[in-house]
Amino acid sequence: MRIAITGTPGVGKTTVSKNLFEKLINLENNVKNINITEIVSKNQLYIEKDDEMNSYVIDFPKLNNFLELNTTCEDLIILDGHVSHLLNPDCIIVLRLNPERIFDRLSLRNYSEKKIKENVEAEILDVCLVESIENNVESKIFEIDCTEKSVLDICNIIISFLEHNTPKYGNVSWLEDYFYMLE
Ligand SMILES: Nc1ncnc2c1ncn2[C@@H]1O[C@H](COP(=O)(O)OP(=O)(O)O)[C@@H](O)[C@H]1O
Repeated sequence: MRIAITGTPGVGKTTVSKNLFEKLINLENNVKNINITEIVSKNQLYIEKDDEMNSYVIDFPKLNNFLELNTTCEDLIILDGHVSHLLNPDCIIVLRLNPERIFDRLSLRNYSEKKIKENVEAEILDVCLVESIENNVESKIFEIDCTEKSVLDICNIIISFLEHNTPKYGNVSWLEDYFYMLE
């Protein structure tokens, strides 16, 4: 089973995925936590590197093939990455965060102004959620506003979703309050 943890960079995917892994490994022993950026970089699963944006243009057939070869259908696989919703997941957790917080977190990473703006805009315009809906059955999608939540709370919400399978999205809307950040 593939659990996609998706969302705009800075939203908390890697932090949540690591903590979720620690919780799930206590319940089952076939849990894997896969950071997409890490495996793409390490195994050259990309078409090219965008030096200006310091990011990869992913080779999706190669990446899918890599996942097929390195996992089994018995595994409980956490896919940590902002394209994980495009990797044939069984369920998709879309993490959301107030765009001002995204701005602060990405500024701390010393991202370029262009990269910060692009990602803040993506969060305001719901890009990961829209892509998730476009590429998957809607019943797989669960969206969480992480803004005022601890990592532990977020993990517990995800586990509850996995247990009860109650899809939910559409409650997060930044556009009105943060429109000024698009200008
Ligand atoms: N729920 C949270 N509360 C407070 N800080 C968080 C939370 N989730 C993540 N962070 C912090 O935000 C930063 C970005 O998190 P990270 O997991 O790297 O995001 P992503 O993988 O989506 O790019 C890290 O410094 C992390 O410690």
